[in-house]
Amino acid sequence: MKSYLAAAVQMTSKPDLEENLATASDLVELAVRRGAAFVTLPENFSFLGQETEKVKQASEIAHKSEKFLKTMAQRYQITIVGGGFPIPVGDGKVSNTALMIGKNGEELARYEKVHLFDVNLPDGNTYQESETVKAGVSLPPISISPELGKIGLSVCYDVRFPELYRQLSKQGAEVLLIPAAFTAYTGKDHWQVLLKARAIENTAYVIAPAQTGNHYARRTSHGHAMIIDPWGLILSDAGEDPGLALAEINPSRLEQVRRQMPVLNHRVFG
Ligand SMILES: O=C(O)CNC(=O)[C@H](CS)NC(=O)CCC(=O)C(=O)O
Repeated sequence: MKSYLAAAVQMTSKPDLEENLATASDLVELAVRRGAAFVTLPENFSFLGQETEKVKQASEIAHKSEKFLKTMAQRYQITIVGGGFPIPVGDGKVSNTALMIGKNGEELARYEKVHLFDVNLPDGNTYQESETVKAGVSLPPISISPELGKIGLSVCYDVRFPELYRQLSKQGAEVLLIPAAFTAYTGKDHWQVLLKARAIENTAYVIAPAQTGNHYARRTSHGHAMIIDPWGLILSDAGEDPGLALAEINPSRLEQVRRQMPVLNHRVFG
């Protein structure tokens, strides 16, 4: 692994596939112009709308999202992650899949979100992700690249389950990817704290692309796509507008923090 620039894209996806892909394309291009070798897109980057609409359009969203990621990767010679989009799995359900594609358009890693967001929030909004999404059953894979390091995938609500990230760091993950569409309500109190905790306890970089602003009806996301270093310092925070968090992923910094704070070597219970 060498030093490189990573970008966490922040966008306001809508119930409009083509519009979202056009926006994502502009932001990927911006990231590349700023020097990013690794560009990450948030959960639901290609579609964020009513569950029924999502399921109805799922084949098209799945097909076009995958094609989009391959096109971007090859056009700009980057590694790219689409942080969660629906893929039909039968019985009227979809998986919420994150996909990582390399420079030659090759698939590097694929992960079906395991923890589903079935939560009634105190603000009156209810989320029942399991109504349309079939949960994955396998740990996320780690993509091992000589250039970008060992990258572990996850999606959004997974961030609340530290045992998943412990599994990833035990298997050598140096960079944890946490693409999200965090709600505005939970995000204001939990988002930054959870991301920092995952970085600090695993002494790993965290790259967290995010949704922001109002998508449709009452669905509003928190924003603050960010990149955090293995000590827990926020290297870049995209704020609330669409845009980018951009920061250097540096193997000597990783090695330094792992020397200064050797928690991974001091584990007793797993
Ligand atoms: O709805 C879709 O189309 C796709 N899925 C999502 O956006 C998912 C499930 S609703 N969002 C989250 O997991 C938010 C978690 C969160 O906000 C928290 O943990 O506080």
